[in-house]
Amino acid sequence: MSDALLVTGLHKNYGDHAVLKGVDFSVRRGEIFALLGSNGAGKTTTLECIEGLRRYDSGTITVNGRTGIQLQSASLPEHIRAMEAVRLFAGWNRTSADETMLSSLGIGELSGKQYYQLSTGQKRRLHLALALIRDPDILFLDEPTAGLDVEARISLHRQIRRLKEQGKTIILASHDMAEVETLCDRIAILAGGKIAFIGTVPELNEQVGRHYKITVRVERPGQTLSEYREELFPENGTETYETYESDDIAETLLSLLGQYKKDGTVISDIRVDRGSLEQHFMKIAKENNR
Ligand SMILES: Nc1ncnc2c1ncn2[C@@H]1O[C@H](COP(=O)(O)OP(=O)(O)OP(=O)(O)O)[C@@H](O)[C@H]1O
Repeated sequence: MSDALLVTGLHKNYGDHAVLKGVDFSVRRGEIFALLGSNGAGKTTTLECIEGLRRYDSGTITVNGRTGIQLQSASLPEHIRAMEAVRLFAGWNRTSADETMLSSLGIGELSGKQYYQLSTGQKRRLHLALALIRDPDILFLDEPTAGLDVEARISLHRQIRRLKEQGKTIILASHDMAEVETLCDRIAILAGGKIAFIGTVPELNEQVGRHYKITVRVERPGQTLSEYREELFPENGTETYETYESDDIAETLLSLLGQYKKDGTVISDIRVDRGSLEQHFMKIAKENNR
């Protein structure tokens, strides 16, 4: 089966500012796919070229299916009522829509409210409802949960997952690493005008390397209380924390434990954390922006 989206050699300049310098990626049918990148990397430009909202200089874009686009907030007239907006969009798309469009997204009771009376989260849902009017196969979401509180974000994530279960392909741009990690099947990182990485989050972790942070909680019985106070965690009384970074976890742990044993230091806890998606993203973005 063909991919939902195929982008090859996409170039886009704004005047003499080359933003996209040969962007290549594909999105599989039925996946939730995130386009990540630093501010100004070109995520919105890429999405707008794909959506047909922006001209590009060269490259090919193949979209296999009907598309739906979640517009940015503040893009509707202030006094339009939610249900009027739904009917208007349905009319433009030569289809019909009833209140279930809104109630299925949990905003049925808002159908008579004017746009300016809606909260940010309610506006986002209304825009999602409008994007769904054509019953799209491929849904584009640009920063779908920016500015939403935790509850609204979780609820919107649930709705996005439900859309995936219905077989839709979802392509989103996001800055929220937690969102990307929990929601997306695959990610692409846009940096230096090209796709610097494409794959799953575990594949990114693998590619960036095994960088670990080791936190050791130690007790140093020889120290006085005033000495402890000068340390990082005075509230812990006789305990403190020491942190280390390592690419070779076994080697570092062995040498640390040997050292502590020699010193007679009592260890009360050891924690090992892998680098976060955020750190890995920053590393890739930095390397490719040089
Ligand atoms: N209409 C435009 N005219 C000129 N330059 C533009 C235009 N739109 C975007 N740019 C520039 O193109 C670059 C990419 O912008 P774009 O909005 O695509 O990035 P982005 O990755 O979506 O950023 P953000 O995360 O900040 O939303 C930026 O340097 C921006 O200033």
